[in-house]
Amino acid sequence: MLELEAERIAHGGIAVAHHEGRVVFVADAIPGERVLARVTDDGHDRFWRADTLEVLEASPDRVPHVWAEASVDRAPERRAGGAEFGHIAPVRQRALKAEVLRDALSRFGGIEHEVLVRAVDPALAPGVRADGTGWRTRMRLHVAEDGTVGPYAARSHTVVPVASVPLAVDALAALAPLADRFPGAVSIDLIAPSGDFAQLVVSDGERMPRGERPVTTEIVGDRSFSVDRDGFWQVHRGAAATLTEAVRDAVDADRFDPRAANLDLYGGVGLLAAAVGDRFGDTMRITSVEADERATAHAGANLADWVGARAVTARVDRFLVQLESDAGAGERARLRDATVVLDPPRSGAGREVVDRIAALRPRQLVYVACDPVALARDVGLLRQHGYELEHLEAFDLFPSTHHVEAVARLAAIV
Ligand SMILES: C[S@@+](CC[C@H](N)C(=O)[O-])C[C@H]1O[C@@H](n2cnc3c(N)ncnc32)[C@H](O)[C@@H]1O
Repeated sequence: MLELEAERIAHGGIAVAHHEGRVVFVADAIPGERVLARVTDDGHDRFWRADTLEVLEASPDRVPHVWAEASVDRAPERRAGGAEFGHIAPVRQRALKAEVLRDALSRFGGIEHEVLVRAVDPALAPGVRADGTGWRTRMRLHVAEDGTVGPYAARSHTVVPVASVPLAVDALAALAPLADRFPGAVSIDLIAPSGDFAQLVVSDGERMPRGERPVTTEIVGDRSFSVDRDGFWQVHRGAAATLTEAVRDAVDADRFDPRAANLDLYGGVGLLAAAVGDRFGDTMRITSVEADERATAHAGANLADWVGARAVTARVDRFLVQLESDAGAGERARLRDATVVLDPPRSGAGREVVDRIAALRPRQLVYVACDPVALARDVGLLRQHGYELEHLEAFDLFPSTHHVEAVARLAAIV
């Protein structure tokens, strides 16, 4: 057992403390607090891991946890996972996320940049509450061997029974079968599309055959998007609208050429290509690139308003290799005039993709990121290629968790 003083939040939402010269990553503590903690991992020379057992001196920003079953009052192994900031006042949550992003940009991107993490505009997220609850439109519950349903405990794969799921939108919170048993099942997905009824899908671990996957509808402003029920869609009720506005506004109109070979990489069902198209008109040319062929098929249909829009099924790295080898002089010029939107998964685009994009020399990139360190690393790589960060916005699309979403614009400066 250790008494620790939490100093700052590290990437991943865990507080950093020191004990006898060694770093201790301590869960469920807020910077400035003194806590009593139990070491859970002392197998590393340079750092240990610990769980808060008791808060000795509480931060003024500590609030009763929004999810009773995730509270520090419970034994650590029984605390529900997925709401690791739920005991922090929302304003401070956003300040901590801003610090993590600013620190990542400095350490991995080599730039000092002020960061403000904004709450989702309530007008874009009907029903979502300001206390960090009522926002998840997608949620996976797990089923224990005895059929009990619940989330995994924090940092483990043990199912913990819970009486409620307050981070979910109300329609899902009402649907969650928390008191029922599902022997033989593996997981239960709860999905509340904005243009369809809320749904509960019990899974035995087998993925449904491609042709049989149900399709659902999401509505963003005046536009509707078809998406597989188990396909990727932004999780917060207001996320798609927030990112639509943010991406639309992040594009520098002076650099945008509707006839250029514009790209929407990791395009999903075409949400961000549509965001750009809504601003720049129906003659805009854009190619959405996505690895999942069902998502690409939806993107093709979702982008039908733009005659110059195309959806391609490919891994981004392979697509870029092909593009580099196939493009003639005219297409290369159109790629140099292009705007590239990219919204990679959590691991970021990575060196190979960054190098290949940079080799095409597009005028500007709009990078949508859900991982601060991956974004900062890729910004650092792009800077080596003569791109500079010109614009950065961040949004709290994952309240009560440590996650944060950023939208950055980089432009070619040399
Ligand atoms: C964060 S989502 C973004 C989707 C879309 N931009 C949106 O906002 O709805 C990332 C997408 O990239 C796709 N993906 C992951 N790795 C990929 C790769 N190597 N090449 C192409 N697509 C990939 C996933 O299937 C997913 O649809």
